[in-house]
Order: sequence, then structure tokens, then C-alpha cells
Amino acid sequence: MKIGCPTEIKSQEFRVGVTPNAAMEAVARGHEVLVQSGAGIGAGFTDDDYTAAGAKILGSAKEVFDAADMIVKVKEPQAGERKMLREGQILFTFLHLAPDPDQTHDLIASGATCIAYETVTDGKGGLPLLAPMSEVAGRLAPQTGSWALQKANGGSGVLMGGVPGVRPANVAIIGGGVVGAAAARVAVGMGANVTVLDRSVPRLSYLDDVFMGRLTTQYSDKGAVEELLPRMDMVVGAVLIPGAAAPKLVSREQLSLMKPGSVLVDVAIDQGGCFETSKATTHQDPIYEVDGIVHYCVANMPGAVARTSTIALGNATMPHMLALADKGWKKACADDPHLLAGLNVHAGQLTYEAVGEALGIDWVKPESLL
Ligand SMILES: NC(=O)C1=CN([C@@H]2O[C@H](COP(=O)(O)OP(=O)(O)OC[C@H]3O[C@@H](n4cnc5c(N)ncnc54)[C@H](O)[C@@H]3O)[C@@H](O)[C@H]2O)C=CC1
Ligand SMILES: CC(=O)C(=O)O
Ligand SMILES: [Mg+2]
Repeated sequence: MKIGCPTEIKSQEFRVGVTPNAAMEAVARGHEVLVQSGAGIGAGFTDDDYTAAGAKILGSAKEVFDAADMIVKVKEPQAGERKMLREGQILFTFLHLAPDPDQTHDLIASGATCIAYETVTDGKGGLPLLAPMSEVAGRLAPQTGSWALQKANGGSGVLMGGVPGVRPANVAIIGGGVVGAAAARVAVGMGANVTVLDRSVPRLSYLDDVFMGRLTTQYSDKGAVEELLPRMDMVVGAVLIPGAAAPKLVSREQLSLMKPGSVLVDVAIDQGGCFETSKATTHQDPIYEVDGIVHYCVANMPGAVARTSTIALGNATMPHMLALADKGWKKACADDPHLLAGLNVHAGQLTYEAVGEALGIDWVKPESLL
């Protein structure tokens, strides 16, 4: 199969979909890997690194899209990229369709087979292709949130760890999954007072065990959120209902409960965000203020640390990319129900229930296509 890897074009996105190591594995199995010149530069991989791995360098995204049987990317295809997709082509990347009707309609119209990293599952109830990026975004959340707390950025001027005689920042993390646990690890490490909220008691029990008293866990409901907001300096949004639009857990009205200059970091923004006042921002212009509360809502946080993120993502996606290339999408998905769970669009049809429900579009069961 011809595997194509174009340069990412989303604002400030420096990751790349195929690493030289992944290219080398694919070439060793008899596939051709076509990489747009410069695609890896932001992550520290030169064209020569790809050539040494056996890949072929092409001059433009159009050449890659035209030649490839499967496009492997990082971010959801932007409008111009969507126009280059064609019937029968496989697209393997993050999609986040539930909050994005324009993209969903374009992918359906393209006729391509679109497999979303974020809905591929594993045998343990996890999302193994989302997880590495959630590890990164979770670790970044308190780091960028603490920057937003600084006065120059509109924040209240509270230092995460405090100093002797002055209390540290109070940080609430709503959603204690992969993002939440990673955020808790860094926030605790910075010396903040951390509370994690989740709707899963077994998950809270796990976090209680591993953090051994260094954070507080609380069941997540409206009352708990309202009780916490007046005390919090930072709230991290880290919830997920796989494939679905994020539930709104803090309303605009509730912002008035918070201290001026407090910070909301909405990591769940790629699924539409879990605060009513969230709107996606970019690394170039990451924060804005609503009613005196600083919002940080960057939808591709891992792009900020593109080297680490690219390698972590590539490690997770490579086996699936190879299965798709070796077997074609149909046999690969028939052999692996967890990969089939990633199928969101095929040949003009939506194949993911939560996206259909979020956008009011008819969908078909992916199993019916095998
Ligand atoms: N902005 C960015 O750059 C990135 C965003 N993300 C996003 O971060 C979000 C979280 O991802 P993961 O941690 O990997 O998901 P996960 O599935 O590991 O964890 C989500 C947690 O949310 C909990 N939850 C669901 N509804 C809840 C509610 N109403 N209140 C409290 N908890 C609730 C679940 O029980 C689960 O423990 C996703 O939307 C993901 O796409 C992930 C990576 C990068
Ligand atoms: C998960 C995601 O959207 C990202 O890594 O950008
Ligand atoms: Mg994202």
C-alpha cells in the first residue's frame, strides 16, 4: 500500500503523523511511504531521516494526497485537505467529529474511509491512541494554567506551590481519566492543593490509592462543582464521553462564583469543551477572558511539545497503521473490533453513533459494512 504523510497545516501544529521509525517498519513490510518535504521538521525529523528510513519525499500535499492509498496524519483534516480526499482512500488521524458538523459533512461527501484515533479502543476499556496525547495534554494543563494565573496574563497572581506562610493554589480537575491523572500528577508536583472529580467511583478509588493522600477525590455532580468553584484558583476540564460532545459542567452564570483572575483550562475543548464559555483557541493566541475568568482552550495542546508528542503518538498508532496497510481497512477492522471502533465515516456514510446523535445525522453500524 502507498502510505501518505502530509505536513500538518493546523495553526502551530508541529507534530507529524508518521515517524521515520514507523516509515522504516512499513517499508520493511513492502509498503511505500510518501512524505511531504518538511513534514517532520517541527518534530525534529529531517527529509534525510525519512529517506534513510526508505521513504520517498514528495514536494506538495497534493502530490501526497493524489498518490496515497492511506493518509496518516495527526489533526483533523482542514477544509483544503478535505477537498483532496477521494473515494476509497483511507484517512487515519484524529477527527473529533461530534462538535464539527462542517468536517463531518465534508468527510461523508469525500467517499473516503475515515478512522479516528480518538475512538479506537483496547481490551481494557481504554482509548490507546488518544491516551498518549492525553498524557501530554494532562501534564501541560497545570503548566499552562499556572502561566495564565500570572498577572500579566490576566490571572489572579497566585503561585501554584505557594511559599512558606502563604497557601498554594487550589486546583480542581473535573474528569479523572488519563488527562485528569496526568494533570493531577503535575499539579501535585508543583505543590498545589488538588481535588479530582469524576463520575466513576472505581476511578476515584484508583486515584485515591495511587496518590496516597496527596489529593482529594470527590464525586462529580452539580452540587460538588458549585461548592468548589468559589475556592478554586484553577479548574481543569478533563471529561470525556467517547466520541460524544463534552457535557457542559460549568455554566456562564457559575463563573460569578469564582474569584476574579481564576483560570479555566478546558482540555476537553476538542470534543466541544466542558465549560459553557469555552471556545477553541490556538497556541498563538491561547487565552481570553469572560467575566474576569481567564480561559485557556487550545485544541491541540500536544503540538506545543511536538517532539515528545510525535514519538508517543507514533508508538501507539504504528501497529494499527501497519494492520491497515497489510490487510486493507475491511480485513483489518474485521480482525480487530477495537480498530473497527475507530471507523467514523465510510463511503458516504457516518458509522459512529455518538457523532450521529450529536449532529442529528443518520448513521449505520460499522459491523454492517464488513
Ligand atoms: N486539547 C487537547 O489538546 C487534548 C484534548 N484531549 C481531550 O481530553 C479529554 C479527556 O481525555 P482522556 O482523559 O483521555 O479521557 P478518559 O476517558 O481517560 O477520561 C475521561 C474521564 O471523564 C470522566 N467523566 C465523564 N463524564 C464526567 C462528568 N460529568 N463529570 C466528571 N467526570 C466525568 C470519565 O469517568 C473518565 O474518567 C477528551 O475530550 C480528549 O479528547 C486529549 C488530548 C489532547
Ligand atoms: C487529542 C488531540 O486532539 C490532539 O492530540 O491534538
Ligand atoms: Mg485536539
